[in-house]
Amino acid sequence: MLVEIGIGLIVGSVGSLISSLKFHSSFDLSKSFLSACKTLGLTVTYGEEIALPSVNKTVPFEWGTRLIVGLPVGLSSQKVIDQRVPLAEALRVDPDNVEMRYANDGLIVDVITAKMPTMLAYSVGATSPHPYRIMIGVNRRGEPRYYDFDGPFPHLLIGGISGGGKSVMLRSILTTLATGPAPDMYLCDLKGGVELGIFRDLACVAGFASTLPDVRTAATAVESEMLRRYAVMAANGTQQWAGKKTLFVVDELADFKTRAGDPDAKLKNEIKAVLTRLSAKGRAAGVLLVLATQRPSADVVDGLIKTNIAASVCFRTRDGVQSRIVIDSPDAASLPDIPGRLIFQTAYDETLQAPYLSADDAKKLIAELPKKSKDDFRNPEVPIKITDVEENVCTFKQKEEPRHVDANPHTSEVNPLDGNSIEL
Ligand SMILES: Nc1ncnc2c1ncn2[C@@H]1O[C@H](COP(=O)(O)OP(=O)(O)OP(=O)(O)O)[C@@H](O)[C@H]1O
Repeated sequence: MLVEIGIGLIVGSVGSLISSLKFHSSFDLSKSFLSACKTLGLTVTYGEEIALPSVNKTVPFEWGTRLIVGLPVGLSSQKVIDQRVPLAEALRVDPDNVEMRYANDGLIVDVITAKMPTMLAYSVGATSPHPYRIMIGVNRRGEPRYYDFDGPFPHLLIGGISGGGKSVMLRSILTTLATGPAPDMYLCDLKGGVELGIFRDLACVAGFASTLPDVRTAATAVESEMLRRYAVMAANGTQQWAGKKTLFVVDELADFKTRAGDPDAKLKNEIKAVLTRLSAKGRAAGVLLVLATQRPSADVVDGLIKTNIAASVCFRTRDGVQSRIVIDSPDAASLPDIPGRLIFQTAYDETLQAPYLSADDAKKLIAELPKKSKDDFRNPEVPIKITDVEENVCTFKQKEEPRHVDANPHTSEVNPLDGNSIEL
């Protein structure tokens, strides 16, 4: 089975480039860097004396070379960082391969000569103690980067042109979560289940929507669940939902874009309104969104939703405008045409190569997971269910009913209203 994280691949690609480090010997890099600083006026004048930055240390790494640069008083690190492009040219490397940041011991200048892998195998790894952590990819140094659904950046926006790798990313997110903590998942795939259909029968998939009315039903069900959780939290004086999480996934956000004379406009606007509320209030209640789109534009990625989503994965975009919608910078438009290459934005932006997981391998990985019982299909009129879950026993509900509010979020009690056990 497809496993190991492709460390071999990373190491291989790094190793194959070690020879290029010879070209960028530490001495040459320091000398070239300082001479470029001088030419670019990155100096400070004290009377008749001109003070230059100094390279205090050069540290070789597998991925390239790190320069630790001391700056004269009066020269800010930001001023040097702003000259990244001409400095990179002076160092004869692509500007993307020069990373600079301020640190306590000076300005850190990383000159990266290792190439990113173009293919990285998906790995099934134990993610404990971070069961909600998803590997988004590896950076230029071969370091893995993760998104944690349990972390500080609520909700995830995924954008980029067709063929960039959005579906593969969704597949690996869902596979990781389904084989891990198995939150209640609501999947919206209006392409008739082509992309997300392989997950449809899993017991953890509480709702699968392939039409607009189904999406509205699913979104409304999740919102009701969110409000119920807020009521429980208020009763308990807690501010964070401690129970099972709920994941709401939209494969194509542009499906809710309205056009002039659109007969579905009302429905779509209702869906967008619920999504906005979920994005604003969902996190504390353990309701998490993954919203994907091939067509990022201002009318697709609604401003309010965007404001509430602090983490983005952006594959190559058609232009800088699309890129700005997802990551607030034009950079994704100039990503190379390599499937799986992306910019991951949380507190800062980083270019990564995503792991690849084929549909066949995903099917193998989820094959042994619990499936819905036959009873779950008894009423095709009601495609969406709310899970009042204990051990994945699910109940269909056509409309929201009053709920029992448990005073203790850490126990399961019998709900006197419907006789089901509510796990909190
Ligand atoms: N991380 C990856 N590493 C290597 N190749 C990838 C990766 N992701 C995607 N690909 C390749 O690109 C192809 C398209 O990927 P994917 O279906 O995810 O694109 P998409 O952005 O969802 O576009 P569409 O919606 O048109 O399918 C895949 O079939 C695969 O060959």
